[in-house]
Amino acid sequence: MSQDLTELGVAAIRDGVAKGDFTAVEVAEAFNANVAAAQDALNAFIVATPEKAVDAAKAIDAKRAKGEALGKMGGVPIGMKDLFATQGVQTTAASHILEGFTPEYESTVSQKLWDAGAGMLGKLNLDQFAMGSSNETSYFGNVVSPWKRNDGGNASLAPGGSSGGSSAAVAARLCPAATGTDTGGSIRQPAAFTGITGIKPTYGRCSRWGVVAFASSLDQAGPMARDTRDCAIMLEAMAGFDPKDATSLDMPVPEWEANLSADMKGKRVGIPREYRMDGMDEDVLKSWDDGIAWLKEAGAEIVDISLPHTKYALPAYYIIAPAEASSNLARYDGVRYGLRDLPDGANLQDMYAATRAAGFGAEVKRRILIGTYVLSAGFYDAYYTQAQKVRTLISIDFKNAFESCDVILAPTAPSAAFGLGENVDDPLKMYLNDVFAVPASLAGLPAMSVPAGLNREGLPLGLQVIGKAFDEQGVLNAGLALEQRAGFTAKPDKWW
Ligand SMILES: NC(=O)C[C@H](N)C(=O)O
Repeated sequence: MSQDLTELGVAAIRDGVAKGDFTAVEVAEAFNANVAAAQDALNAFIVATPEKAVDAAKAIDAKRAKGEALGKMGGVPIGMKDLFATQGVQTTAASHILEGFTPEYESTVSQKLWDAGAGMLGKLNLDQFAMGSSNETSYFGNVVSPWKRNDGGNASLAPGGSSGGSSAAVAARLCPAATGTDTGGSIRQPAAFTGITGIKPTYGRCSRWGVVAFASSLDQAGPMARDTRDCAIMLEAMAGFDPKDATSLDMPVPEWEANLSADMKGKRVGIPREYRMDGMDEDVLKSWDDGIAWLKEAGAEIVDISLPHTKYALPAYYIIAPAEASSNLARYDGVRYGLRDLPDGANLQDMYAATRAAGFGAEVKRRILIGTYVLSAGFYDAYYTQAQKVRTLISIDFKNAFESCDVILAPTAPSAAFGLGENVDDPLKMYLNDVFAVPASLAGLPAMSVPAGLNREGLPLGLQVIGKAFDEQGVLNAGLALEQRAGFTAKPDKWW
C-alpha cells in the first residue's frame, strides 16, 4: 500500500473507512506497528493493547460490510491516558501504588469513545497522578519528546505534562488522537510542547466517572489530536451528561464539528494585558503577536482586556489542587487497590504508612503534605479559604472581561519544551510553567492550545484560546482561524 495511514488524522480515517478507501483493520495495524517501533525510544505507552485495537477495527469493518452506521469515531484507533479506568486493562495513573490494578469497570468517557467506534491502542504514560508538567514524575519512567532542537545537539526534551504520553504519541504518529485530562494545563501545555492541538472543555462537559481523581473541582477530560476538526469530533464523542458524576453538566452536546467556522467577523478577541509579563520569551511574544494579526485578518476586532488577579492564580492553584489531592489520595491505603506493603509484625497503621511510603513518588508526597498542611486546623483559613476567595476573584475577572470580548488569546506556556532533567529538581520552576494555563482551570472555562509555529530552536509553540463557559464552539472556531493562518505542518524528524 502506498499511503501511510499513520499520517491521517481522525476525520480522514473516519471518512476513509466509511468510504472503503482502506479498512479499519489496516489502520489499526499501521498504528500498532508505529507504537511497537517507538516504545523503547519514547516510552509513550505504559501498556500497549494491539489486540484491542484490531478487535475494535474488525467490528467496524463487519458493520460496514452490513451497511450499518460506524459512529463518530468509526475505525479510529486512539491512545488512552492511563488515568481512565479501562475494564480488564491495568490502570495505574503512572504510580507504583496502583501497579497491577485492573478495574472491574470502564470510565464513562472511554466507554463513550468505544461506543462511537474508536478502538484502543494502549494506555499512555503520564505524570504520576497527573501531577507534573514534564511527564518526569511517572513511576514507569519519563516520556521522551519526539522533537529535538535544531542546534545539532541530541538533547532529550520533555513532551510536557501531565498528558506527556498522549502528546508524544500523537506528535510521533503513534496514534491519530489521544485522551488527555487537564487540571491546571495538562492537556494544553503538552499539546503546545509537541505541536499538536488539545482542548479542555468547560468543567463538567466530560464525565469524571472512572477517571482517577487528582483535584476534583478542576479535573476535566478532553481530546488531543492533530488539528481543530479532529478535536471537535472527538470531544463530541467524549462529552455528555452522566448521572454518575455529580458535577456533570446536564446539557445537550452541541454539533461542534458541523458548526466549525474560521470566520471571525463580528467577534471580539481579548488580549489580557497582565499576561504580557516582564522578561517573557521573545519567541513566545512574537507568536502571540502573530496570533493577534491572524485573528484580525480573519475579521476579528482585537480589544485590550484586564484580568487583574492573574498573578494570584498560580499560588491559589498550588493550594487548592494539593488540598483536593490530599483528600482524594487518602483512599490508597494498601487495602483496596494495587500495592500492599506489610512489614513483618506490622499493625494496620504501619501497613498504611509503609504502603504509602513505597507507593507514592516524591511529587505526589510533596502535594499530599502541602495539601494536608493547608487543610489543617489553624492554617485552613490562612491558606485554603484565602485561595478559594482568590479563585472567585479570578472567575469574576473573566466574567468582567467577557463583557467586552468573545474569546481571549494568550500564549499556552511561557516557553517551548525544556530539556529532560532541567526543571525536575526545582518544583517552583516547574509550577511556573502553568502560569498561563491555570486561570482558565480555576474558572472552569473551555481553553484550547493550537500550534502556532516553531521558535528559533525549531521547537513548537502553542497559542491558547480561552472561551466563555459552555462556548467550546467559539473556542474551536477561533482555534480553526489560527490554525488556517499558522499553516503549521512541521513534524518531528523520525530518529526513533
Ligand atoms: N495536572 C495538571 O493539569 C498539570 C499541572 N502542571 C499540575 O502539576 O498540577
